[in-house]
Order: sequence, then C-alpha cells, then structure tokens
Amino acid sequence: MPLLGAIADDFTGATDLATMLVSRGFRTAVVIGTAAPAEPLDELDAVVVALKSRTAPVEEAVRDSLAAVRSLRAAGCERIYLKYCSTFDSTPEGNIGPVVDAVLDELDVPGAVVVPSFPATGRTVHRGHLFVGDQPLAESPMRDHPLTPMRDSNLLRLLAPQTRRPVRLVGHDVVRAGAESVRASLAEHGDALVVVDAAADEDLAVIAAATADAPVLTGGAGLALGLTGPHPGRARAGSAGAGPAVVLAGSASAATRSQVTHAKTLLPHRKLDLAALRADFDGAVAELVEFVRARWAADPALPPLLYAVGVGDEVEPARDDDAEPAGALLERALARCAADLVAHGARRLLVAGGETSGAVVLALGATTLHVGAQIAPGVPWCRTESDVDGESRPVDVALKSGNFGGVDIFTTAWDVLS
Ligand SMILES: Nc1ncnc2c1ncn2[C@@H]1O[C@H](COP(=O)(O)OP(=O)(O)OP(=O)(O)O)[C@@H](O)[C@H]1O
Ligand SMILES: O=C(O)[C@@H](O)C(=O)CO
Repeated sequence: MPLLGAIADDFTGATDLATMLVSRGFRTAVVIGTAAPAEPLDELDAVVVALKSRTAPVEEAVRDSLAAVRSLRAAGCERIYLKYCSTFDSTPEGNIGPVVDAVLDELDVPGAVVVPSFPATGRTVHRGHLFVGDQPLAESPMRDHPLTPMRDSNLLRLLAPQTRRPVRLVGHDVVRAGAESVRASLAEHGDALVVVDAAADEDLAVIAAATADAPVLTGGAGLALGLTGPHPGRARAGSAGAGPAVVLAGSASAATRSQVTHAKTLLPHRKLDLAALRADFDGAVAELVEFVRARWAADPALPPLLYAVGVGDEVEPARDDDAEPAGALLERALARCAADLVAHGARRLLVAGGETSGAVVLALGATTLHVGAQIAPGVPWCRTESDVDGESRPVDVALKSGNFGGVDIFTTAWDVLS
C-alpha cells in the first residue's frame, strides 16, 4: 500500500489526524516542518507533516505547504490529505483556500472535497453550515477566537473569498443516497472545491468511499474515519517511559478554560503574568520553572499546571503600542518553560492550544512524533526525542487542540500512558 501523505496547518491538527489514522490501522509519524521524514519509511503507512501555517502570512503558508507536498511526493506519497481545523479557522485572505488552490495546482488536480466535519468532537455540517455542538459556528465561542474569529457559519461563503475555484455544495440528500451518488455529484463539479455535508460518522464513511480515487483530500480529521490502513489494531507506538509531568495551557478557548478551572482544584498551578513577562521575561520564566520543580519535589505524582487564562479571565485585546502582543509573549514563555523543564527532567508534557503546541514542540527541538495511545478523540500521546541544549532525551507529549477533551483531561490524560 503506498504511503499516505498529509499536511496539517497546525501541530494539534497534525496529531488529531494522526491519531485517527492510527485508529484506522496506519502506522503514523508526525514530522515537524517541511523536511522529508527521517524514519525508515517501510515502518510507516502514513506521514503527517505538521506546519505552523494556519495564521501565518498567506505566502508563507503556501510556500511551506508546497515544500511539504514536494517532500511527501519525493518520499513516495501518492495521495495527499490537507488537514485544516474542524472549525474551519481562517480569514477572508486564507489560509485554507490559498493552500488548497496551490496544492491542487502543483499536483495538476482540478478540484477537491471540503469536509471539516468531525462528529466525535461535535463538528457537523448541514446544508454547508458548520455547527459546533448545537451552535452554528458563528454563535459558538469560535466567534471570539483571538487569532481567527469565525463570524459566519456558512462554509461556502467563508471559502469563496479565499479561493480562485468555484465553491459548490453536495448536500445531505446526496450523501444519504450513498457513495455512488456522491461520486456522480462530485464528477459534475470537477474543477470546484466541494463542501460536502456530514452529520454522522456514516456520512464520513460514504464520502471517503466516494473519494477513494481522489489524489487530494481536504478536511478535518473526521474524513480519515473512512480510510483503512494495513495494520488494524496494531498501529500505535509505545511511550517514552515514566518521569515528571507538566501541563502547559496557552489556549484561550472555552473548553480549555473549563479544563483549567477543573484542574486548579486538583493540581498545583500558576497563571502566567503578562506584566511580569513584559518587565523581565527571563526572570518570570525562571520563576515559573522553579515553581514546577518545587512542586515535583513536593509530590512527584502531581503534574503542575501553567496556564494563560481561566474561566472569566479577559483575553488581552490587540495593542496599539510597540509591546509584544500577549499571544506571542505567552507562546514564547510556555515554549521556554517547556524546554527548561525538559532540561530539568520533565518527561511528559500535556500542551493545550494549537499555536502554543507549535511553539512548544519547536522549542523542544523535536523532529518526529510517534503516535501512541489516544486520550480523547483527536488527542493522542506521542513519543519523541527532544533536543534541548544539544542533549537528546525521550519525552511523551500530548498536543491538545483548544476545544478538545473532557473537562478532566489535565488530570486523567496520564492514565492511558503505560
Ligand atoms: N490572556 C491572553 N491574551 C491574549 N492572548 C492570549 C491570552 N491567552 C492566550 N492567548 C493566546 O491565544 C492564542 C490561542 O491560540 P492556541 O492555538 O494556542 O489555542 P486555541 O486557539 O484555543 O487552540 P486550537 O488552535 O488548538 O483550537 C495563543 O496565541 C495564546 O498565546
Ligand atoms: O480539527 C481540529 O479541530 C483540530 O485538529 C485542530 O485543528 C486544532 O487546532
């Protein structure tokens, strides 16, 4: 079976897709950045390239995505899966449309399906409108996302200004009629980006069957539910082994805030202080690292929590002075904490937030993540080798998308690591 190649626009998205692929029988590695996988490819069935392109300037996102496609093709991947967020995080400029256009052009493919739906995490698409649980996207907490506020729920309207291709809909009626109907309908819209309704896992299986020959798939991780790899039940990687643990929560999403609030009742915790970080970045980070180390010494079984915002806390609005924006500062601080803590013995890191995860994984110098046990839909543990201060150390990292996971995930995630 030829290798499946995927490109994810953020790091939590990459592990989200990867854990779905593992559950479908693909031995999967997540590769950080656009370089070719360092692994012996005969031990893998799928490679997911993790980019940090979701909120990058459009040209940068296109450049990195094309570099990733070329390295995946050179590695022997015949099919390419473009993974974006199940809440379609983007702006009128992109980056979903421009990246899809560029990759289709590069591969000389006329069109592709657009399937963000992921029912296991509450994302469903009805007549082209994206829902998060019971709420239309634009009425969900995504409306106030600090980086990609989603103010429309209609995927066709969201995508049209981002792409040069026509945007079309294949509705539920067609999906419910089965794979042949979907295939016929897609054939009528050959050169378009086609949003396909999906409200349940069975719909995703139908869409996957209808696109079994498509050289390019685009969507959230849900679409991969319909794929079947060669190693059913045997695709999961083992863990790095025991050691001190920490939770780093940079996400400002509603689910993460509730998880922070819950964890604060059980775990030692410290909120990042923007004023202290702006006044003396190194000193503030050193203080956070010392806090965690002291708590490890007091009770090695409890993972301390460092977090950006809890329930009811304000997200700092965009500033009109020269000060570093809060988002970038918090990401930089959590990334430095992660690297310093690994240098001081941390072996298990649970990170919340896509942007935050990207910053942390880069700071750890990790190049390949081997996807292991699943904590919650879309959230696996991954074994990797960190490279901090020139020293290689095995660590387990879990990269949790802001809105994924149950309320107790920061305290229960460790149970599935054997
Ligand atoms: N108090 C705050 N003020 C301003 N920005 C903040 C604050 N707290 C967090 N942020 C920033 O908000 C952004 C949240 O993005 P991130 O991708 O990490 O989480 P998310 O969007 O909830 O998760 P995901 O992308 O996985 O859905 C980060 O850049 C983070 O630094
Ligand atoms: O699809 C999702 O919702 C997630 O994988 C994600 O992209 C997180 O940023």
